[in-house]
Amino acid sequence: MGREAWNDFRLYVITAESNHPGKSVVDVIEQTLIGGAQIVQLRNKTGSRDEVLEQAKALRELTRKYKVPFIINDYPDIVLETDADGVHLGQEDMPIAEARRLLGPYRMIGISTHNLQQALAAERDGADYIGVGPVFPTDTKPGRAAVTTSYVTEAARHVTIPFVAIGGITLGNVDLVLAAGANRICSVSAIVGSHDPAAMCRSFLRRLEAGAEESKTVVMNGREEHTRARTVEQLVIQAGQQNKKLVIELNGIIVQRALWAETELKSGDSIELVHFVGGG
Ligand SMILES: Cc1ncc(COP(=O)(O)OP(=O)(O)O)c(N)n1
Ligand SMILES: Cc1nc(C(=O)O)sc1CCOP(=O)(O)O
Ligand SMILES: [Mg+2]
Repeated sequence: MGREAWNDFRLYVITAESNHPGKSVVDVIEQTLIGGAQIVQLRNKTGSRDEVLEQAKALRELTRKYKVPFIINDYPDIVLETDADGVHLGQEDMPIAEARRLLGPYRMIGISTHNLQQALAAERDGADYIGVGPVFPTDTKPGRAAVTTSYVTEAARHVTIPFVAIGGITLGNVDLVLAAGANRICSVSAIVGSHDPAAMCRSFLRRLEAGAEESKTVVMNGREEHTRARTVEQLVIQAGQQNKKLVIELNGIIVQRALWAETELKSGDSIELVHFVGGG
């Protein structure tokens, strides 16, 4: 797989065997590939090294057939042994420089980040992409605090390498993640735990494509902004203002808080976010 194809992914799928009892990892991942998954990661936190190696061999063959990059979580040695396309590291794993020494210049190295400082360090250290999350609380990574969509927006503004939003992302909230500035998403349980992983991938891809097409230009507090926010609420999240007390005026008319989620934006709209200053 040529390195140039690696940046093309928008829908990233990760294995999670416990989410599909009775179905094999290979069958479920093949369904996601049929549905259009654009990059696959093997993540097996409980199996022995031998088990991970066996799954990696099978998924390497499958992803080759579908011409999709194949990443392995946690095991750079198995990346080499199976000729996978890259490794995903965590903040506690080996440094990027060491992984690069092991894997050479052509394999992909991704790393999880949970704040902007880690993201900028990953970029400086030569990561090919970063994970940004967990955006929402998730049972797939229990006990880890959600970074919220604010960090997605920070990453969109400041990170120049590809970033993928991850953690608790479902069809019910993916539009908020896209509106916050992501254009690549990774969903684990919502996809591999679905009764129809292929259909679920197609649904996510439709949302990703719609998000990309819906870019519009609005004037926000006097400044022209390009945004993929569909609604006033999404624009507020993208601006990182969702926790502030705000009054919003759209084309000179105040929009009640309860209507933000259903008030659609269009190109040319003028929107004022006025901070509400309490006092007595
Ligand atoms: C795309 C992507 N992002 C984040 C992670 C999490 O990796 P890590 O922090 O190493 O945690 P574990 O997955 O090992 O529990 C990931 N695997 N992929
Ligand atoms: C494996 C993993 N890493 C995360 C991170 O933020 O680093 S969130 C996560 C789990 C994502 O699974 P789901 O889509 O089921 O919530
Ligand atoms: Mg890890």
